[in-house]
Amino acid sequence: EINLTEIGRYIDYLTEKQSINSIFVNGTTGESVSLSVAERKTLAEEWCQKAKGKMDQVIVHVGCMSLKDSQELARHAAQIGANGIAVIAPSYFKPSTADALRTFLHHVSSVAPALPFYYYHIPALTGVDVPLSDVLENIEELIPSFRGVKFTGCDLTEFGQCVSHSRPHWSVLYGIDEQLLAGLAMGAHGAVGSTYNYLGSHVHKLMSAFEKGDLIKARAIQFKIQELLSYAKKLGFDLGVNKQLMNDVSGLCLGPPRSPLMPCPHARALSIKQKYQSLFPEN
Ligand SMILES: CC(=O)N[C@H](C=O)[C@@H](O)[C@H](O)[C@H](O)CO
Ligand SMILES: CC(=O)C(=O)O
Repeated sequence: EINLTEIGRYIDYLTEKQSINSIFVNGTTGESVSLSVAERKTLAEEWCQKAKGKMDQVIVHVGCMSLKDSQELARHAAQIGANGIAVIAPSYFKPSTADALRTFLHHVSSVAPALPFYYYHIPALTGVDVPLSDVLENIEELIPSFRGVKFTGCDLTEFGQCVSHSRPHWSVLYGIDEQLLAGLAMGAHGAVGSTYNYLGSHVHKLMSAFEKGDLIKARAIQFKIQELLSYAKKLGFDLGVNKQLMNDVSGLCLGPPRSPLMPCPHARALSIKQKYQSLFPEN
């Protein structure tokens, strides 16, 4: 079950302990595709309310298999004062061309035309990997509220092209935490990642080292993040494990994942947490 009572504390934790000032809710880590439309509305509402005055931006992911559900969530996001919406490609009946995907995104955005709109590209999970350059071509003619991409993919050529063809008022955000530094080198305007729930303060240091041109320091942090995630992946890393780590590091009660995902076995959680503590002892 969703647990609203923890969200206020969660926001305080992220802002105070992890220096995270914007949040992407009901996405992958939020298990949005396993939630009902009603649950997603309730969560989005609580995040928008509790983040008011504490966070800069709340972006609500509203992608669903059904266009109607996505539109309902987009309208709702506008009503509750979200700062933007994002949409993944539907993944059971998949858009087979860039045009089909653009049409779907257009239909969602058009019910909330005042809200900044982001395409959430995550081909490993949606199975939809139509060329992004085709999706983005003159996209503002079709979607005037289009403001960027959350790019969760390892293809840095495609990411670079995405940055290079972006307009000045867009944000192209990188979503592979293990290689954010490469994304920054390609011109990422920001980052969205599941591990920033517990690595946010370190990722901030990585980003500011990069901005200052201190690649040695930036790499040292990136390598530690890679080491943690490689270790976790060897033991079996999925959303259930990630969530357990979020629980253990923050002390918040964020609960187990929803079926079909499985809770993280206790021994695995412990071992990954120890690795985290040895790599990031200051936390
Ligand atoms: C598939 C997935 O969950 N991607 C996340 C962002 O979108 C990332 O933050 C990863 O969880 C992270 O890079 C760890 O592999
Ligand atoms: C991490 C992220 O981007 C998501 O949960 O969707």
